[in-house]
Amino acid sequence: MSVLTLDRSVLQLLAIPIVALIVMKSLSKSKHRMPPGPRGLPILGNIFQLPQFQWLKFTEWKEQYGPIFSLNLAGNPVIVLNSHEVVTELLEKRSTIYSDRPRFIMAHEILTGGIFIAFSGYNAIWRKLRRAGQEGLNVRASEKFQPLQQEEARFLTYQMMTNSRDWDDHMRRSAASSVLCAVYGWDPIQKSDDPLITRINDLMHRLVRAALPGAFLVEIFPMMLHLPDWMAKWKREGSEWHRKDTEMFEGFIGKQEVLIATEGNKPCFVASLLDQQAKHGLSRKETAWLAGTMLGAGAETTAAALSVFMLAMTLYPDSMRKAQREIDSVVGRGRLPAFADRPHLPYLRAMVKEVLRWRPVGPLGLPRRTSEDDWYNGYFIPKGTVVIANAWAMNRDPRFYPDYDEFRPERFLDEKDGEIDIPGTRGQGHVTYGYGRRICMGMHVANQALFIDMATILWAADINPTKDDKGNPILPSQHDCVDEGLVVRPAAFPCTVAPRTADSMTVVMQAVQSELGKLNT
Ligand code: HEM
Repeated sequence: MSVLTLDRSVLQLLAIPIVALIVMKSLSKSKHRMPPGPRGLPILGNIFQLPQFQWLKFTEWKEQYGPIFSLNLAGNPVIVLNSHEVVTELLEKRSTIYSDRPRFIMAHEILTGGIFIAFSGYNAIWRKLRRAGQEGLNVRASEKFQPLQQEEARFLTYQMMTNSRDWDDHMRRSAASSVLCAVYGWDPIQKSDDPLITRINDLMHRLVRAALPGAFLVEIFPMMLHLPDWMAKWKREGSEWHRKDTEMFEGFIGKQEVLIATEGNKPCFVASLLDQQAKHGLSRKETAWLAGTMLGAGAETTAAALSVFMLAMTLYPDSMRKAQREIDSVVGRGRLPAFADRPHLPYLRAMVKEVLRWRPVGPLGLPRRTSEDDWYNGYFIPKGTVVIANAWAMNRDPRFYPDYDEFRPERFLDEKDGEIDIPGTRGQGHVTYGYGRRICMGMHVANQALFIDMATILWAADINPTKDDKGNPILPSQHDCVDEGLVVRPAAFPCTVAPRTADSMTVVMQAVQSELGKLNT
């Protein structure tokens, strides 16, 4: 036996375990391989690759890495979902694993005492709040709010025609007022700088700021939560805000109870909550916060969607005229649109969908977190992964929306004006309201508000771009936007809202005076 032969056989013997080890390692690696994604820095991962408007970067990465890709944010795994198919499989079919939210220590546990439904984990408290909320906001229950939404739409239209320069303020006021009326059954709020609206907006901005990554060290070092109050100013201040906000929301409930006792049970969300409080096992504090949450979740989102509508009308006059022709043919010029007209206004219903699809006010929705390890298409998704669904990319998927950058409501209608269903959108035509078990609870209220506001404004007025000194239209930019944390809305732009006919203003004023006569209009 030569030396060479000896060496070869020894090598062969040694090679067996080495190869086995490599195969086993690569098998176990592939077993734990997360979806592909952009290469990042050691330790810090992709943290510095995230620009301001993340949804645009994510949509670029979708082209490179596909419908599901992963990121590493300083050791925290994140996956981004970019297609209806992946979202349907994970967020809908596997909703028991994908319905949790990331932990928001300051924004949720301290500032809202752990009972703010939108930030809540997927747990018993969330289930209780969701069940109770759903009962007051499902499609049938939401119909109760139509009369007050109609009144609000008329008042909004009146304000827009009288002072179109401040159209955005009117819309913010109107959206907040109509959610307040629906939630508490109060009379409409008339001023955009009403202290109540300011107070609630402040609360929401405080929560959103606190939820931003890096806003508080305790999110990185959760052990800090156990520091005594005297050592942690942030904790003392957070708890004080929670006490004040709880006092405010419980005060609203108290006011409602007095109203019910003196004026009877006006249909509103809180009346149904108080009625069902015992059945759902809600404490007074939980009832108060659940109602308060609706204001925060519903007002700015609806106002932002209305500003998208204004942008679309300014840029797409043909679409505006088409909707106006439809409204005139169904409603006529002698009265204002009503909810009873909704089934006969397919183009307008499609326009509501297109407003939400074209510029989703929450392009990345609210994040989720996996509550167990999972596997998808051979990729490993560990427990605790943050899950972001890219509504922006899905609403612009060229397979379903070929000319996705255009505002074109007719994309949702067939040649007989029947509604075209877009798979994976639960009949909404878009995914702007979210997915699965945590889909927006106020979507029916919002769809109703958008419909009646848009119908009434378009019945009464023309929306046009302003003009420069030479009479040329000043067109706003399609793409400029402002990320306000809670919502993304078009950047401010001027436009005019002029009565369509001499009678338009009279009809609107008469309606406003007879419905809201007691108000100083
Ligand atoms: C155009 C208007 C609106 C838009 C675009 C919108 C969008 C959303 C989105 C994207 C979510 C997260 C869904 C998910 O995680 O999959 C959400 C959650 C929620 N929305 Fe809305 N929303 C709107 C109006 C409203 C209104 C009017 C209300 C209340 C009256 C409301 C109440 C809520 C609540 C309570 C949640 C939390 C649900 C949960 O975490 O279980 N929203 N909304």
